[in-house]
Amino acid sequence: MGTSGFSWKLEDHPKFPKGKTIGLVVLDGWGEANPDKYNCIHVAETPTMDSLKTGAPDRWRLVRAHGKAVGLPTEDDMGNSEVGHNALGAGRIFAQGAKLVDLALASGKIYEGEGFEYIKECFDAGTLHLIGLLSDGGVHSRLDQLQLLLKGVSERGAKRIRVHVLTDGRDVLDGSSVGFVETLENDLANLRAKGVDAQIASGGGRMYVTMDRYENDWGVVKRGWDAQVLGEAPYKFRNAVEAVKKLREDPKNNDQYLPPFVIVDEGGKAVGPIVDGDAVVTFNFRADRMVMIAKALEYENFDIFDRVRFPKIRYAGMLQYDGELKLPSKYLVSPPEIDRTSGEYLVHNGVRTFACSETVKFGHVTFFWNGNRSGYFNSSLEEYVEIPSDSGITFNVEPKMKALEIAEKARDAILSRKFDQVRVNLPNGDMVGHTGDINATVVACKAADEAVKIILDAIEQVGGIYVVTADHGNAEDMVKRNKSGQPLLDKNGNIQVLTSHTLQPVPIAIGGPGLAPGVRFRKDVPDGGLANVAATVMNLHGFVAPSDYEATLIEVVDN
Ligand SMILES: O=C(O)[C@@H](CO)OP(=O)(O)O
Ligand SMILES: [Mn+2]
Ligand SMILES: [Mn+2]
Repeated sequence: MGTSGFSWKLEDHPKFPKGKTIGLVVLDGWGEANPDKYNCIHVAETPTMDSLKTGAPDRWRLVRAHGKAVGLPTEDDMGNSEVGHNALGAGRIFAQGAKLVDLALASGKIYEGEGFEYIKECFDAGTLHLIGLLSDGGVHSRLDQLQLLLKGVSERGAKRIRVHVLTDGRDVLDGSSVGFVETLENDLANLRAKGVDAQIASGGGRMYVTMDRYENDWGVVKRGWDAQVLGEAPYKFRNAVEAVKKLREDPKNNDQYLPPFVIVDEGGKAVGPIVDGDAVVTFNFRADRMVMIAKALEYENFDIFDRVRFPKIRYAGMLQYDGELKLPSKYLVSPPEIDRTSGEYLVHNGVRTFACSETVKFGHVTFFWNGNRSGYFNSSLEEYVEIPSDSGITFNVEPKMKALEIAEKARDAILSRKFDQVRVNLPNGDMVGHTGDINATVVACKAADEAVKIILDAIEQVGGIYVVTADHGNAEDMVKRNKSGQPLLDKNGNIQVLTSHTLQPVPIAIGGPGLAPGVRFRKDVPDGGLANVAATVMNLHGFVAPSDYEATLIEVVDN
């Protein structure tokens, strides 16, 4: 805020008492949709979530979790964990990376900042490498932004460009990688016709190459390093369209898990390893899956895997991915300044906080929740526990994931009475939903529901309050549909499986013995979204939210 009168002190709420233990559950990828057989949440046995919905109509509602409600450019943008948890934690809607990059490209400001000046130094003598997710999913990156960037850099002196593509199939349909690579190849051919030496240099599937997160499996980043920097991969092709088509022929491969490949010249030599004097831009705007590669590209001292070579490059991120680590130090677009998050306020007001998830979502309830900052605000009041995720498997193989372990940790934290807020993320609906395996996703939803029950039982025992919500949809719709909602079929008559998030709203339920009988959801915030949750939770802790927070969802009526 910067104003001299600023204070972290929150006003006491006139109607909500302090000192209640709050169990705050985020079901990842758990939206609300019409019941049908592709709605895994509906198909699964979910007695706990069902009872929240039907048991107390004044204490269950839907909130918006996509599009402008979470700071995304348009209402066609599905929700995602980054923007969802940012909104949940920050209590306000910030224009998010996708939008900020759009604006910077449209105004040309992206080419005026320090980050671009820095990489531009390499344009005369070196190669510009662009590494990122190739799709129009809009969660981590967008093809149209890459296209504008290619045009912009070539107009501003980049003479040799190499694109290192990561295929998607998670935010977009599996198999769509071929079309995206064709589009990019076409653009690069147009650049070549204008005298720019532009080519795809390497590729691989996002879940197998480069885009790991929260240090779940550094092998993923290493595979990317080998292909992108060293020019080494198990598969070599003369062109990327052929690479993706050929590698997809193996039924074990899909877009998300395509093995790494490099493009080679007629002599079999990789066309685009990264060498001294080159510039590198990672063009994803979203943070979590770029932090690890950013460390490998930026840190002089790095010993997590053998980089073999550490080229002297100029590296910039599309955004700065970690505000606390200041990583990367150079970036093209300034990230949203998500300040004064609810977590920081509550800690300043003495609220003792416990947060837990398993590795694949750990940063969601900590890093994203706290406005893309790693670490504690106050380590004597906070405890964050990460339960190691399974690695090297797709989660349809173990759809229960670590839901039980997370719930038990939360239960113990609640029963210990050492914390005022116990916050968890239950990943199942999302992580298994992304595999496109409908049966496994049903198992996943049941496991998440059972975990919720354990946490609610603990809250019951300590006389606390629960808040159960979600960050965006996923498991509630597993099929691509036409405009009238009918499932779409592919050319073989099979349904087109939807692995992505959705545009659906998500539920929020409150309750527990600590909640006074007259507390209910207000009727006058019909468009409420995830950003309204922070003020709500602050009230339940006994505080009035800061005046610029989105409105609370709750009120107290005299019975
Ligand atoms: O896996 C991810 O990176 C995204 C989808 O691209 O999912 P979520 O936003 O739920 O983390
Ligand atoms: Mn999520
Ligand atoms: Mn997801």
